[in-house]
Amino acid sequence: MEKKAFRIGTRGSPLALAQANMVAAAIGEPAELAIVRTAGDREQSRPLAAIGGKGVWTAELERQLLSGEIDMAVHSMKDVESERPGGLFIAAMLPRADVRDRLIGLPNLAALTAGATIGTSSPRRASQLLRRVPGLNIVPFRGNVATRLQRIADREADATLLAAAGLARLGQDDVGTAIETRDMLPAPGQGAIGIEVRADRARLRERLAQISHPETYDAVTAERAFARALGGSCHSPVAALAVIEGDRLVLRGEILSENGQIHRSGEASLSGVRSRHGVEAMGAALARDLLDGAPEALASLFTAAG
Ligand SMILES: NCc1[nH]cc(CCC(=O)O)c1CC(=O)O
Repeated sequence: MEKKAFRIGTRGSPLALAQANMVAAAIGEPAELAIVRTAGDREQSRPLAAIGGKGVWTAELERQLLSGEIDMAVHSMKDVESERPGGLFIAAMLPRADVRDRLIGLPNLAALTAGATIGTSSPRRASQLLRRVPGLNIVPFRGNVATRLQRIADREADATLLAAAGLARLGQDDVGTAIETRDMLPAPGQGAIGIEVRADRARLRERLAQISHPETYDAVTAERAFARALGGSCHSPVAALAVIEGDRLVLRGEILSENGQIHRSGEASLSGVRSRHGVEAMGAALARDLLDGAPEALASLFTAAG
């Protein structure tokens, strides 16, 4: 048997495996996938907030990185906590896919009316929809992408939202309707795949830097700095999207109350050379801006982290 150059740790869901295979292809050397079960995989029914703890999708992968059982861990950046454990580093991100959410079960946002049942366990999606239509009936919806699509087919809910990127990676690009980002800002990191390594693996880091997509890395870094500076729990409704416009990195961010009735959004931008520090400072400054101007009932959902 040929000797594999790397062990790539991944969750075992079809989406996670598709993403790990994309990373293996990008690296272009024989790699072995090591399937790692995370707390989130083990608990398919309870809400994530009830499972609690940090890193439901990542902690076990990160433990195996630190122990050397795997060389890299592949993550959906959306599922990676903005507060990082020490000793680890996101060494690369693949070019970002479609950042939008897709609405499945109803033709468009205008079709959402009071009393409709929406299956989602995402506080962001729930609050963004409730902001538009206060009388929606939000019910928890977990499980992998295929499970959630089946639950809509079975009419357990009238509609759900799924990330366009995840659907596309599973070959289901045409399911549902894309919601424009001006109508619904995505989660920080949505659509981006990250590769995490132990911080002390200098050669591996250099190697992965070569396949990293700088625009995606900078945009997602800005979104994650915004989320981190908001503090609060990862279950507070937060949305953010950074895009490159010419030589500018433009970040939009939004925070909402759980019922969507209190919300604030804003924009920041950075021109010219984008240092890591500058990108992170922009994200943090936008977070402070939004919190400073927010009513107490909204600001209290977050605990500003400096
Ligand atoms: N929370 C689960 C999750 N994490 C990443 C994606 C989609 C892929 C991506 O955003 O890169 C999904 C599914 C979804 O929200 O529809």
